[in-house]
Amino acid sequence: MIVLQDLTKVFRFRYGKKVIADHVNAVFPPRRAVALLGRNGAGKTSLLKMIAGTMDPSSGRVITKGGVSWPVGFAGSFHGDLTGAQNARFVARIYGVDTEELVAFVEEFAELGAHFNQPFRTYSAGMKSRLAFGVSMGVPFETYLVDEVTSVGDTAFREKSAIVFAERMKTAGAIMVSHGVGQLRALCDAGAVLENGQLYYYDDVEDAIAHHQSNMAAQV
Ligand SMILES: Nc1ncnc2c1ncn2[C@@H]1O[C@H](COP(=O)(O)OP(=O)(O)OP(=O)(O)O)[C@@H](O)[C@H]1O
Repeated sequence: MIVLQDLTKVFRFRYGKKVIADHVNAVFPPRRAVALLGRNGAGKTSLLKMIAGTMDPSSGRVITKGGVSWPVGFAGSFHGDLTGAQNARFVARIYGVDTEELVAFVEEFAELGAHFNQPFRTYSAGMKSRLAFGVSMGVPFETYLVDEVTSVGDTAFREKSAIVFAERMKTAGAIMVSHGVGQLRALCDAGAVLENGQLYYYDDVEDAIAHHQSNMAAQV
């Protein structure tokens, strides 16, 4: 469960400011997959970062109960000189999961073949993404944070990823940002719309999509 308590985030510039969250109070219940919607620049990525703990709010706080993932598919913390397998082992130790179990899961899932035992810095962008997605899915969290992972791999890999993600959603929750409404519909059951610093939570993802689409229509 994630609770936003009087959460405020303001970016100040020389000639103005951008309000991402204006005294937001909200609860993301456990085991719900929540689509986070909002127009470009509304602050969805910033909100995910505050929930992940990598961005500080201006005031208020985020209370997390249960483990919250790093943004799924984020490859930025892998070490270039370590192999895929060694990076997976490193993550396993940090998060207290069985190292060999995680390595076996990632090896099978990411389909890197011999590259799995080559240094991460030699990987293509697609290989990096597949490793990162595999490691994210291999660590059990109570809430997975997902920010635009549509570009990971080819169609077959994307289908496989969606199946694994849906499997995780039987026992965990998620907050997912995507510009693909079809993907959000397929993977999420609840939704929230971030708009002018306010967050509107809906128990039904369809209501959130309808709110978002009427915002987008009003903008044109
Ligand atoms: N570290 C930062 N410093 C200053 N401004 C920032 C910072 N991070 C984001 N912003 C600004 O805050 C606003 C929200 O950005 P954010 O990326 O969170 O929005 P978003 O809803 O995810 O956008 P998009 O849908 O385009 O990906 C943007 O105007 C952005 O320029």
